[in-house]
Amino acid sequence: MSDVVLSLHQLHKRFGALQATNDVSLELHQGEIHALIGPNGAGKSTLIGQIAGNLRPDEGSVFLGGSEITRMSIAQRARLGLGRSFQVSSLAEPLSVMRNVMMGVQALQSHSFRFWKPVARDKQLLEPAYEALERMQLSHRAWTPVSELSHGERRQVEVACALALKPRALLLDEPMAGLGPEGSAKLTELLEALKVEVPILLIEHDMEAVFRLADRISVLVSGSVIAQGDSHAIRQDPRVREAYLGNDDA
Ligand SMILES: Nc1ncnc2c1ncn2[C@@H]1O[C@H](COP(=O)(O)OP(=O)(O)OP(=O)(O)O)[C@@H](O)[C@H]1O
Repeated sequence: MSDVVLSLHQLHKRFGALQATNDVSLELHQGEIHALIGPNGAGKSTLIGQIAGNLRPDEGSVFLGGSEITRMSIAQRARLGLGRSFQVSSLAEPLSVMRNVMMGVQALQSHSFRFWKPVARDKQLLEPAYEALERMQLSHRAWTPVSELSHGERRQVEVACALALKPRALLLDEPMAGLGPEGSAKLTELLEALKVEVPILLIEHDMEAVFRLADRISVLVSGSVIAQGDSHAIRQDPRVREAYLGNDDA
């Protein structure tokens, strides 16, 4: 049986004359972290948009767990099990950590009768939220306002928000951005443990984290995947060194 959870087939996306995605195919397998890297303007966000549903590809298709999702809305994709975090935080600062995670679950469940019940006492919201916080080692901060959290903890809450929806696959867009070495090391450790349950497509500029975490790396340059392989193969690949890493960093 195939263990492919998410797959892209020959995606193309143009903005006027610019080919922002050029024949991109890749797979995310059960139990792995697949990192997508590339220099600024390589087309990472454009690709993520096509997976998440913000952008429609001109050609090609996207599959999640065997279902084609290419033309589905963002909400339909989320209901089918595509979880994601964002480059820019969308947490409500004055509210507690738990409340933030529960609101995410509520938005997805979106049954109108829920309005009759106070959110904070709704078991169907509380349980998945608490479970997600435990997996991100944040249950001790459940009732703390987000405004009192460190930057690193906020990132953990963002991942917990995605996790509470029990996704089949997670799309993480620069989760390490702005974190110091300590926050970055903590999140790296958490993601390493998480991938066993939920495979992760990781877009990340922090190369140390990428090389530590990724089972597989795809390198995007000018909209095309120029190399795919494990950390060792990518570090050694002369096309990658030239196009992206620079000989000093590799
Ligand atoms: N809506 C748009 N209209 C026109 N051009 C766009 C649009 N969105 C992105 N582009 C262009 O497409 C190319 C790829 O951009 P994209 O943001 O996907 O790259 P990126 O790899 O995510 O870059 P970064 O690492 O800087 O975020 C760039 O040349 C960008 O200017």
